[in-house]
Amino acid sequence: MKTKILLNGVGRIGKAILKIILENKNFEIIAINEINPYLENIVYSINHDSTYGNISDKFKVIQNNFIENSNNKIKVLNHKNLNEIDLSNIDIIIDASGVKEDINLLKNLPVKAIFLTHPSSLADINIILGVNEQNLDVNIHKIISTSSCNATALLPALKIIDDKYEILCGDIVTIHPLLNHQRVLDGNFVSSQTRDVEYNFEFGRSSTQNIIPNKTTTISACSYVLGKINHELISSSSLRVPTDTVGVINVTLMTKKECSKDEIIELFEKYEKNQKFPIVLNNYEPLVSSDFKKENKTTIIDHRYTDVKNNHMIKIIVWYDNEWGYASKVVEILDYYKSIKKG
Ligand SMILES: NC(=O)c1ccc[n+]([C@@H]2O[C@H](COP(=O)([O-])OP(=O)(O)OC[C@H]3O[C@@H](n4cnc5c(N)ncnc54)[C@H](O)[C@@H]3O)[C@@H](O)[C@H]2O)c1
Repeated sequence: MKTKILLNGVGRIGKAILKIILENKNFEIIAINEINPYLENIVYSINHDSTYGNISDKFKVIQNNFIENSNNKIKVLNHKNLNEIDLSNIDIIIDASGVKEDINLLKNLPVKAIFLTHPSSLADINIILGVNEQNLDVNIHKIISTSSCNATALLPALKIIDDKYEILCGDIVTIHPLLNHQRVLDGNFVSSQTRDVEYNFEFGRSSTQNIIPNKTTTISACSYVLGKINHELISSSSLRVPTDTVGVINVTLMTKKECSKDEIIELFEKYEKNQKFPIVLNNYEPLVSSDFKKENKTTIIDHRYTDVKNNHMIKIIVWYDNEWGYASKVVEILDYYKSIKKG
């Protein structure tokens, strides 16, 4: 039987999740909740997408706040808070609104699980595939964070290296596409209910004319999943760039055990061949960011730049589609959740 889902928030991530789930036979989106009150506008933005193109089986608005295409009929709700919604027909909520809900309110909602598309130290568990999915216990974990796009890309790579060579310290720089809370032209910083961007003056500057430096939550997000990878071990910074999707992380690591460039390449090659989930992709071609658009593997190691100095300092470059790739991982985590039997 299909698991019935309420999707909260259909912005960049919500829409990607919606489109991936429409192709998945295990799940059915029964309802969407969106604070945007304009149904026609919601349908328009599902049908037409500047980044991923138009969908062929287009939705239209029908009576009683439903939208439908040839195979799906979805109720669209317009509530600010999840506890205002009748959830009697819903198994699982995917919250892609980014709103930092009161965790106790979420725990009391009458559904089996709530998946948050942002890292949360208050969630019952933060999951990244390839790192800690085996810790997921459907009997005790109700609020499940699927972490962030950056951490989803980075942490599997760090774990692969740490398991064999033991990371002593390191540094990452994420180069990230612009996001919806930024401005097109210079203006006031944009306050956001869903992002920690208040008083970040740089995000009030034109997103299309600048490389915007800022702090990143990537390492905190990693630490919620794997305690060892934290701010004591790894320093971090981020550069926001004027592209629509696909990020890249420059990673530098010092290891306790000796290694060589060939060994690092072999390590990732072996991982890709044996992996249980589609995580690692090894690239040797002269590709650019848009070539990785819509790629569902999220730890794409660009071995043109893999290097080792003095047998202990590793450099790798990791590509990932922060929207489609991340949304694919959310749905793969849902599939994994569904595959675990209740004890
Ligand atoms: N964009 C990315 O690259 C990315 C990647 C991974 C995770 N995330 C996370 O996913 C979440 C959403 O990010 P996004 O980029 O899709 O943002 P977005 O602004 O494009 O979308 C958010 C959507 O949620 C809706 N919304 C806001 N408040 C709501 C409420 N109270 N109830 C229902 N809907 C509400 C907004 O109207 C909007 O449509 C954030 O937590 C973000 O950190 C984003």
